[in-house]
Amino acid sequence: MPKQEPKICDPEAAPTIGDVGRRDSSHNAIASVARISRRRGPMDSKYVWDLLMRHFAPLCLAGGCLIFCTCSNLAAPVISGALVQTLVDAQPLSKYSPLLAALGTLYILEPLLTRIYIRTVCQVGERVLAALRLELFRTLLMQKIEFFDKHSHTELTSLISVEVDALRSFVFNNVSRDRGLRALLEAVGAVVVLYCLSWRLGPILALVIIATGLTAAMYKRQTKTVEAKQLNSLAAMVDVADQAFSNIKTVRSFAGEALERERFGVYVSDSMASGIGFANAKANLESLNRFAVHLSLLALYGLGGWLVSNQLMPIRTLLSAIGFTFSLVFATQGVVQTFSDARRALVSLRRLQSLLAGSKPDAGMATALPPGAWWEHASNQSSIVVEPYGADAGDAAVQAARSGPLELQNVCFTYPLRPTAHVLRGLDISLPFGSQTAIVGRSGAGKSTVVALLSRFYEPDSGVILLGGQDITSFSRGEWARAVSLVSQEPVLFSGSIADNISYGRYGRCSLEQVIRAAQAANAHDFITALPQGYDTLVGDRGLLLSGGQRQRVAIARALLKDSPIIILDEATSSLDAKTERLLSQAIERLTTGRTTIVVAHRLSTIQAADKIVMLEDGKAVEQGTHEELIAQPTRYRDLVSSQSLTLRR
Ligand SMILES: Nc1ncnc2c1ncn2[C@@H]1O[C@H](COP(=O)(O)OP(=O)(O)OP(=O)(O)O)[C@@H](O)[C@H]1O
Repeated sequence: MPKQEPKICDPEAAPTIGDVGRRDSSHNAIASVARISRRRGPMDSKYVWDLLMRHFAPLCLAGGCLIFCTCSNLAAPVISGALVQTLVDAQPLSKYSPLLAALGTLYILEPLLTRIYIRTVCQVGERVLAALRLELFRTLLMQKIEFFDKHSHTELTSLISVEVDALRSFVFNNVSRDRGLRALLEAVGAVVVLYCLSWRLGPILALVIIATGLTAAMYKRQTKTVEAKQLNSLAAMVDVADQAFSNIKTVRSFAGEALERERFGVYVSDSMASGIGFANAKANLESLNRFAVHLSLLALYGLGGWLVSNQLMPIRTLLSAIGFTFSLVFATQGVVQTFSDARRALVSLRRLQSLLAGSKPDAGMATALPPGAWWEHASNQSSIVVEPYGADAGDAAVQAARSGPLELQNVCFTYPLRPTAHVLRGLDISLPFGSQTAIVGRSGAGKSTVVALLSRFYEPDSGVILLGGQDITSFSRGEWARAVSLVSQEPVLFSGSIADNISYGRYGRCSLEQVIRAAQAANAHDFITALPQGYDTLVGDRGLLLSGGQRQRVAIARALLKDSPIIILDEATSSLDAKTERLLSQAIERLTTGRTTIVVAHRLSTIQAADKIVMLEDGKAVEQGTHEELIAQPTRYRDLVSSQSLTLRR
């Protein structure tokens, strides 16, 4: 008969210590982005286009401003030329004043509309990139665990930071007058106006400048591989540094600093080599641009001067042409630069796309983690939707856990990254509700693999796992998360306060009193209150500001507060001092009482009281029974116990 589960939580309790689940009323916006998301991946160009089109009205406004500003910039040299011509011809003030007024109006309106253009484009850019970043993060979170086995976490975090930022820089760097679409329109417009002003002078000037621009563009194209190399070496450099810093104690204890420096140095020198390649390209390009300016000015003064002196062209045309020469040179340079930026952004986009192309989203996660659209309402930050899927999940798995055993039936499994190594070969285990089962076996026997399958990190290749007679895949991720708590005794905590960590399994929806009760049951309250900031103490990166024993008890308190009917306990391999060990055993006793418990035992001394011990060997359960039953016969378990120098209890 299962024992009564101790109750730590009252679901109706209020107030909550961290209400992360605020609902947003804008279901239409969410549904709309959800529709886009279901059809395409976050870095699909069509997906990006659809997101952009959600800002159609602001983009139209920006387009209108852009057209006005371009026309204004093209008209200004013509008006300036005409203005000077009235002075040269000593015409009356009535001819001069309207031109001056027109120029003044353009000079006032152009900066104002430029402001609207830049502001609107940047705002739309920010919104679209926020949406992309969030969608990218969601897509990564949805991946199967094997995806995370394959890619290092620095690689994935750099996607979200560095690569998405490259796209952001592209938008921000190319909204100014001398870059991007504006520069392109001005360059084309300047060629047209120059041609209209003087069919002899205009085409020559335009040809000189555009030919130089194109040469520069081709030259920049040659740096493409250098650029890709630099990005790769940068990513590798970050990876080496991250590994070295996150494993600094191991590095120090092996005196591995020199090795790490050498590894880092290889990528630094790669990055330096590509940087020098870049510097050469930049120097050549700059020199080429200067050459273009000088050549066009020479053409202007030579040919233009000859045309004016032979009265084939008025002086105002020469003056206008001088104005256009400079804007054409800068605009052409800007267009070339924009193409180069676009290439850099494309490299980032391709990196994102290629990584996501090999991704394998977990089917269950796609429904558990639907796309959100809170950024659509960024002006009203209080409406952020963060709805943990476990919080509102039904209790079907919890009910099933209470109604029957947890069973592995003929389970076979190979890790996706090592498809030829069969880890489990027809494993059969039955765990009655409320019982404690210990999984033992030699190192590499597959104990942690059983934990991984029960946690649904992977799926069996064949065979089934049943809970209360139902296939566990019939439960949603949220339902499963409510039913199962994984307590690794070498746990990693999240950087944040102790209270945040304990309430994590309840998504912060519990009172401080409940947190304290859980901590008391986990024998953690005393050490927590002895800390200067008590429950508000920050635990540091991965909880490393707490001792191992303290981290374990915080993790037990977290599981106690979550209050799930199944507990998976992955035992610590390292030993603790006798007092901490006793405190921990008491905490575990409280946690596991009345719950189905699977203990992965690395040290056999702790599991002798288990209801059942399962001996794993060669991917199968070769022996099952109580400690007494198993050591009463010449079993492999008895050999294992002997090898750990235990005193056999008969
Ligand atoms: N993510 C993974 N990808 C590929 N192979 C893995 C992965 N994790 C474990 N393995 C392999 O699966 C086999 C079983 O490993 P598992 O961690 O389940 O053993 P264990 O019994 O828990 O060992 P230990 O007592 O040493 O922790 C080992 O050969 C291991 O190398």
